[in-house]
Amino acid sequence: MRGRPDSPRPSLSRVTASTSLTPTTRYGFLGPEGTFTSMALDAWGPSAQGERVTFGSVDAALTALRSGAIDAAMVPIENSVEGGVSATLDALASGDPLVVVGEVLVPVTFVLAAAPGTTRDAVRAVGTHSHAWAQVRGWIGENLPDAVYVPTLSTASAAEALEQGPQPFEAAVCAPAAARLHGLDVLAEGIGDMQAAVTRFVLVARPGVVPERTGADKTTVVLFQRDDHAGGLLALLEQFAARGINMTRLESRPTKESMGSYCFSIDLEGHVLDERVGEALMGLKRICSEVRFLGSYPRADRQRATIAPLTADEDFSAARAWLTGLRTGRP
Ligand SMILES: O=C(O)C(=O)Cc1ccccc1
Repeated sequence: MRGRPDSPRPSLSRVTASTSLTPTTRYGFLGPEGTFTSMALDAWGPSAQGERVTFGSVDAALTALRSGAIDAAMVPIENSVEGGVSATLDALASGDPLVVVGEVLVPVTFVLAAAPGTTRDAVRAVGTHSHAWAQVRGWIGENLPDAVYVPTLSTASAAEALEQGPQPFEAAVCAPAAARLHGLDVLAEGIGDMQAAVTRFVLVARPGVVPERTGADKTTVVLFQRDDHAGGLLALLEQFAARGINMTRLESRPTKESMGSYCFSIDLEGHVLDERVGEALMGLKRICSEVRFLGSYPRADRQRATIAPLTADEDFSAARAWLTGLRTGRP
């Protein structure tokens, strides 16, 4: 894993994957239009021709995906300020299998918006999504220290509500686009505590075709240990280290079964069709009680994996050919 980002802030970027998704795909997302999730879906090229279906939560969208009511769902999975999005990670780690088929990076910029004519002094309460609130706490603390937080289903639903009439909050924290969409006045812009904040969204589908290998791919897995023992995590990580596989995210999440029981949610560089990744997954399958494969998909930043010496596909094939020779008596 990289200790510190060394690449510039990504622009809103999209990747297209060769999957079973078609122009008639029904795409679910946290609505209404104007959410950061809707922007992620805008940036997902193939969605332009599909049907857009709004939901009130990530869980509701994933439930609809599992039931077949929609074909794909765009959900936030990681934030450069707050880390992993627990609701999404947990919903993917259990229940009927789902797989990630692509990712989108969205720079998140927040404004404080209110019904026309509202002054900043009149703001006693602020409505927004919990992720947004977590990212503007510093600004609110300095500029509206007495403001009360009112949770809403999304940033855009707070903006939409203010357009409709009086609410238990006078201002919304939302994207500039949502303020425009609902005719709100912008009382302050760029109020995020980290100006360079980026949220990573993933497009999730039911298991089917694996997106093709591009050389700049990521694979997501959740690992469940057989038992708790000294060096248990190290044994898992060795499977990656021994094959030159870099991780881009590693988080422990409670399995919710008992106190102290955790699983590990991991993003790694590479595709399940890469020999080194396939071999690592086999190693993990042997030592874990469960390896939940959550998909291989093209990276949004298109950064190609660095292949460590002697970990290329050819190195693994040559070693396998050698073993086959030994086993068949034709070394
Ligand atoms: O409420 C939204 O707009 C969302 O899409 C959820 C969210 C909120 C803040 C940052 C990233 C995603």
